[in-house]
Amino acid sequence: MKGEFQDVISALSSTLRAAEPKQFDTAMLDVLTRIGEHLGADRAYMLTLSEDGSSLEKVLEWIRQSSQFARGRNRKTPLSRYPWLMKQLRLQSCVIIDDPQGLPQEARTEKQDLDALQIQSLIFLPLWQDAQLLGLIGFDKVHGLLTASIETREKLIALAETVGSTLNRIKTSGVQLQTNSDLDQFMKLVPGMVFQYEVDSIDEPRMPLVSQQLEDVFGLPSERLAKTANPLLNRIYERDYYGVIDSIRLSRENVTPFREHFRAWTAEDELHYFRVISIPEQLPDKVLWHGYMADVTDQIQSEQAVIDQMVWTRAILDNIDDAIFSIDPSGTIQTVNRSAEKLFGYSAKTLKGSKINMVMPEPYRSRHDSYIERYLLTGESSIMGHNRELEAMSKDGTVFPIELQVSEIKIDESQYFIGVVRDITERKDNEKKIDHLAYYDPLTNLPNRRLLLERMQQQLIASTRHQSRQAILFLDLDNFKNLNDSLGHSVGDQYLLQLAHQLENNVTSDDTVARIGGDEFVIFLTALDFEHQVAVNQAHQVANDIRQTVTAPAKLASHEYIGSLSVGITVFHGREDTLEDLLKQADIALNQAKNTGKNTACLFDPSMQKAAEKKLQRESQIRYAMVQNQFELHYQPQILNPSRVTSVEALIRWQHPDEGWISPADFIPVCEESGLILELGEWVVDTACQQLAAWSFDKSKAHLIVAINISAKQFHQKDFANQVIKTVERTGAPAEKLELELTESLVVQDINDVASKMDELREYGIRFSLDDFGTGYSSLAYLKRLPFNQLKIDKSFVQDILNDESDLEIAKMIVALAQTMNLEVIAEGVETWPQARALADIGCHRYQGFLFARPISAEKITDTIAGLNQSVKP
Ligand SMILES: Nc1nc2c(ncn2[C@@H]2O[C@H](COP(=O)(O)O[C@H]3[C@@H](O)[C@H](n4cnc5c(=O)[nH]c(N)nc54)O[C@@H]3COP(=O)(O)O)[C@@H](O)[C@H]2O)c(=O)[nH]1
Repeated sequence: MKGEFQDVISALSSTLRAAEPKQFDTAMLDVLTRIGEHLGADRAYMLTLSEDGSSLEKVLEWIRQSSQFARGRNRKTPLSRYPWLMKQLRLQSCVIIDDPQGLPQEARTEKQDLDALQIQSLIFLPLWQDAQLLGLIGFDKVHGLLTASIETREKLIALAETVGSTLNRIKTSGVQLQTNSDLDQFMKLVPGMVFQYEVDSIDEPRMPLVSQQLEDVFGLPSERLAKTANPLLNRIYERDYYGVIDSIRLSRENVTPFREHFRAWTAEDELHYFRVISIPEQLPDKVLWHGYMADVTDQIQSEQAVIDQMVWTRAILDNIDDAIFSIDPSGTIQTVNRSAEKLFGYSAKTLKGSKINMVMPEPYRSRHDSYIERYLLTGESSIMGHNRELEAMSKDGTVFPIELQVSEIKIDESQYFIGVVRDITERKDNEKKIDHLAYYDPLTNLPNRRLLLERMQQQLIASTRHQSRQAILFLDLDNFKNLNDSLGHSVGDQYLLQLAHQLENNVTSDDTVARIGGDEFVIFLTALDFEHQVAVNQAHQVANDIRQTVTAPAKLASHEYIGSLSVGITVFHGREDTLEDLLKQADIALNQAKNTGKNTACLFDPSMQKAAEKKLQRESQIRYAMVQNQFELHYQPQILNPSRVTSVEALIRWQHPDEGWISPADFIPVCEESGLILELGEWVVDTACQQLAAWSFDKSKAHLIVAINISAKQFHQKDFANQVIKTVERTGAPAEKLELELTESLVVQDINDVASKMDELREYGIRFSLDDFGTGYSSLAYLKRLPFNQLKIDKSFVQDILNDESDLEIAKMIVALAQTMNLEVIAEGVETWPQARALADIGCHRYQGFLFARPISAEKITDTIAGLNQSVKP
């Protein structure tokens, strides 16, 4: 029995030592019950010292069922009421009273209260910890005595020590030993989760105390968390977990408050944000935290929304190319974006707090404060709400153009201004470039036609006040196309550039040199003499000086080039004529210069204008005639001695409704000049080919070769050969019966191109005759290279062949040349039999001329040929 009681006490002691705060009440009640029963007591209880240390409060009580005691938990007993007992408790570890009547005088209140309760015997075990009374355990018996052997007493004393230290442990861990409904209530009312967290020497985390809210939020019962806090730790969001664990470690090592916020999964499997603060307490065997945790999901989410919004706004502002400032009414910068730093070269730190006028050049810098003041007073502003182009200044002093837009905002009743600044340097540069392009020639950088006209306009207005005359010199390079074609366009450009400099060197700074087309330049001379003739001489002098400069050999890409130019001059005073008229006059004079052999200067006179106007009129008549089919091809027979018509030359005729037949000598040059020759030439080839095709079915004419005159412009078209071949194919004309007459002047231009086109056509069967031979270049070199079939002795040699020895000699030479080169030779313009005989004598047996037949229509050709075949006998 004895051993059994000691085992019970040992077991109870162990239970108490291991008891968690929450388990203490249950364990202690068990101790009171088991020992009370063992001692035969009617009741057993534990009293603890009140917070203020003035009284003892009953916190646990066991009452034997059969006893008379009524339950009286939490009854307070002031210590001052029992001075004798208090003394005994300090003196003895186990106070036994088994004779209340025998108590000394000083224990009268104790006796009085024992009597009142009819207690005959009692045992008190004081609960001490570090010389501090924590409370006591008491056993009362109403009838009879409580007996306890020395061993029992020792055991009881040891048990009391265990209870004392357990009480102390629990007390110091902040837990009220009472089953404290106030604490429960408190924990329920606190908006959030209250807890204790501890880590002992074996690093096992536990939560001896958790509020109901914590249990509910995580769905983890307090009993479970009391054993191990891991289920809660495992709820921490993976990414936040190690941060939290690390914070706990630091708090533990340094005994510093643990503050953290983290995400964790709730009982509903939702990820919430929690904020926790807990204060660590270093206990002998562990660290205990007293903490508070709140679910701050809503707050974080709304904070996050604000942060997200701010991050977005910032990112947008920082990624806008425009600089954005906000300033207050004193002009002090409040905020800037990244572009503002970049644009002005100041850091945001420097800009913020500085006056906005630091990024302005004078005079804006000094005036800016007054602008704002005026706006604030009157609401007047030239900037507010508008886009304005101004200047700004960067940190290094560079002044650059900007576009500024200012608006006004109110934040918390305070007024601010937002300035959006766009650097428009590039735009301005481009505008300048576009402006330059609009007024200057990109190659030579000379003024173009537009600027020339503007300058002329200004000068002419001014000149009416001055006693001076002005002149326009219209310059055009002679045969510039040849230079381009032979040496290439870049060499041509180089030449134009050189020429531009030469022209500028020949005039004064008051004059204007402009390039108005490919090789066309205009010089506007402003201050010539008021005397007309003197002014004319001065203008001529300038033109001649320029011509002289140009005719000096120029070095061009390792070639020596001698150019020439023609100049048209008009001299005038003030605004007698319009600018366009004046330019036209100079242009007409230029044409005159070109027509009179080039490399010369011509002064405009009104008769030229009349001629030019006539030419224009002709041009439009020709256009009309083409539409109205007023052109016809006539054919002039070509005779092979003695009497065979072997071929005909197709010659164009114009049947004008009012003027009758108009000679090609009249309209062909107009067509050449205006470019109409291309359309007309195409018509000639087409009509001649149709005629050839038709004759190919007519026995009497199927043998005829038809020769067509091809103008230089027509031949030099890129696709000329292709055009002719297509026409031949389309009309079904026999190619070998088609002969193209080319002039010497045509073939000397770009010999390579001429050769390749002739070769292509020759290959196709088409013949070639060299027209007007002997009048021009007569170079053997090109004759050898080009696939001609025939040379044509020009009529100018035939006309005087009988009277002019040199014409006869030239004719002889042409015939000899033709024989040497195995070419046919024909003489044109044969008007008399003596001429024909003279030609026959030198070996020329083909003739064309009025002697045999004039050009006649296709309808009449049959009879003419028949007549000729019989009559010709040179
Ligand atoms: N590109 C084209 N040029 C053409 C075309 N048709 C004619 N022309 C050229 O026009 C110039 C004048 O031609 P036209 O008035 O027709 O004179 C030709 C003959 O009529 C003329 N001729 C012929 N025989 C004599 C003669 O015995 N005496 C004399 N005084 N004149 C005569 O000669 C002209 C033919 O010359 P050519 O072409 O050199 O053979 C003239 O240059 C024509 O080339 C056309 O369709 N396209």
